[in-house]
Amino acid sequence: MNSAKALRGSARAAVRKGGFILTSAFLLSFLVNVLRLAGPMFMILIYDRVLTSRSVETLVALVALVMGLLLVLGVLDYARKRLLARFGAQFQEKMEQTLLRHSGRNHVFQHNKPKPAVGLDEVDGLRGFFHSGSLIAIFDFIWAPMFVAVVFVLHPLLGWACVAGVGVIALLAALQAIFMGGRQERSRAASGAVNQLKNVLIASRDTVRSQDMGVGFNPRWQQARNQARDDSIALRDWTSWFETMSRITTMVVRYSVLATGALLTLQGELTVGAMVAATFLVTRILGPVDRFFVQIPRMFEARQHWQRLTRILANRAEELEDDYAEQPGAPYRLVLQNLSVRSPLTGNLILRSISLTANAGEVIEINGLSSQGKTVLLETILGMWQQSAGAVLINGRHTSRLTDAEAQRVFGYAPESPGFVAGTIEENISGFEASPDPEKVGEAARRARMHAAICSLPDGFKTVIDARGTCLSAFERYQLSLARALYHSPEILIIDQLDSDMLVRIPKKLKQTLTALKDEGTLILMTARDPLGLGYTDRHFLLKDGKLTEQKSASSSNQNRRVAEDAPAAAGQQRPRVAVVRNDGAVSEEPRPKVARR
Ligand SMILES: Nc1ncnc2c1ncn2[C@@H]1O[C@H](COP(=O)(O)OP(=O)(O)OP(=O)(O)O)[C@@H](O)[C@H]1O
Repeated sequence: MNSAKALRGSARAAVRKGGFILTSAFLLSFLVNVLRLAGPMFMILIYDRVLTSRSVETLVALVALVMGLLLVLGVLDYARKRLLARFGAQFQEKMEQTLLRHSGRNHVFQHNKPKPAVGLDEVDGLRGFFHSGSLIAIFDFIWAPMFVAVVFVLHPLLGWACVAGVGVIALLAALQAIFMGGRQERSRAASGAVNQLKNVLIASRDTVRSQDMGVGFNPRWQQARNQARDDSIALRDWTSWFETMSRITTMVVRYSVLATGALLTLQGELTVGAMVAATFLVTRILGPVDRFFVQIPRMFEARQHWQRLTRILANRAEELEDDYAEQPGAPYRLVLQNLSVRSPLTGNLILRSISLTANAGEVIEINGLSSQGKTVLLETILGMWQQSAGAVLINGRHTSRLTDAEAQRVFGYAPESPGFVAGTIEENISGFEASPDPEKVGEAARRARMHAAICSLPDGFKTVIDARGTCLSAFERYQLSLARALYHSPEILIIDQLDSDMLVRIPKKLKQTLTALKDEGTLILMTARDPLGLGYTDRHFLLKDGKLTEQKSASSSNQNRRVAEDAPAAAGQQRPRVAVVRNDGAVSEEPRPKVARR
């Protein structure tokens, strides 16, 4: 409960933690802006005192004083920028830790976003806002009225000229926001499309090459690039136009103030020093005002980031509260409660009201024809599919709400078509742990019966593989994926479509591995199209039309399957025979194992 409450308020706490830094930066901004008044004061004194008194001593003293103040100004300005950069970094570090620690499985790599957890984009956006100069612009804008007040003190007419200038700049900023908003979005989308295409090409490089798909992809590539280029040029044109307008407006206001000052000086209402100082002050006012207006869209963006982040944290905190309220201290087991899952494509039910209770140390086999939903069922247990009804509970907790670290301890998953991450075999087995334990890596490989094969490679466990494991055979890929699934000694081992080669080539070793895991209390869930006939399976289920029914024995499951397949009655009929190449190279004919091909 407490951790849920802390999570909910963690963004505010992270800002509060940097409160001292933020306040210091704000106060430094005040000092910086006060010191900036030194320039106009210097001008007034030069024109009105030094030139009239012709005193070189005064001039030297003033120059020394101003130089000293400018030096302090530089140091303070630099210091506030450093402070804000640290504030942003501290906020990001704190929030990233919180998000990664509390991320649920369904929050990881969501919506194809490149970030590993939901909320990290928002944190990144806020960090950028804190230290990219936006806060400096806000602070300077807050102190800008100080300069306006000084101009008003010099002469009210000059003050109003400044205010008019600020109005024009505000109008330009509003126009810019209206014209540029959509264009920026379009340009971002167009360059995003190019990046997406690039990622697709990188991921499917071999297929594109082997199928000569370049012919199809090249025009797409050109089209995407052209669109990105055109949008970026259009955006650049508009940006340049507004930048120029803003610069010209500043100059116009500045010269208007100079002209007004000159007029007032001619009329004897202003000194020459005050006239020059007013011109200088206008720049000091319009600069921060302009920068502030430019930052307005970023401020709205930051506000959205903040709102989204606090919503994400609140949702996660709510989930945590629910979890602990549901079944505190429930005994270890996997429970599926009336689980239903719909296809995101068609909306049709893939799984219908599935219920199952499985305990530690059980070996459960689920059979079913192709497309009956075996993979979907396993991946729903893993928390990767959205359920339309029901729940998957591990020790009373929803699987989708386990954190990444918790899920890693609970599950070991050997998928039907294993995929890897480009890196070494050791990194892949250990799930890219920062410092993999060689002992554990070796043991996992041994249990997957792959240790000797890996050691025989020139680089052994340091052998680099790509995402598809192209340098490995299909069997080795499967073994590697099994080793990866076993690395963390999972409580639940999930094997989708057990590889037929495992049964043909190393049935005894497979049995040793699986029975050892069973004895250690690992719950093993396996799927196969046909019953595997392992002999050490505790319970058999049949998945048909999205419904899971328990079978009394493997043979009845098999019978059911035959009925389902509408296959010719096969009582007493011999199983088809297949040619098997043995390790010594000899070829023999054997009954086809009762497993599905991948
Ligand atoms: N990502 C997805 N999006 C939409 N539908 C999907 C997705 N993955 C699977 N399906 C659909 O869900 C149904 C069940 O698929 P699933 O992969 O679970 O079957 P299976 O029983 O494991 O089949 P096989 O034995 O051939 O692997 C299929 O009709 C499939 O088209």
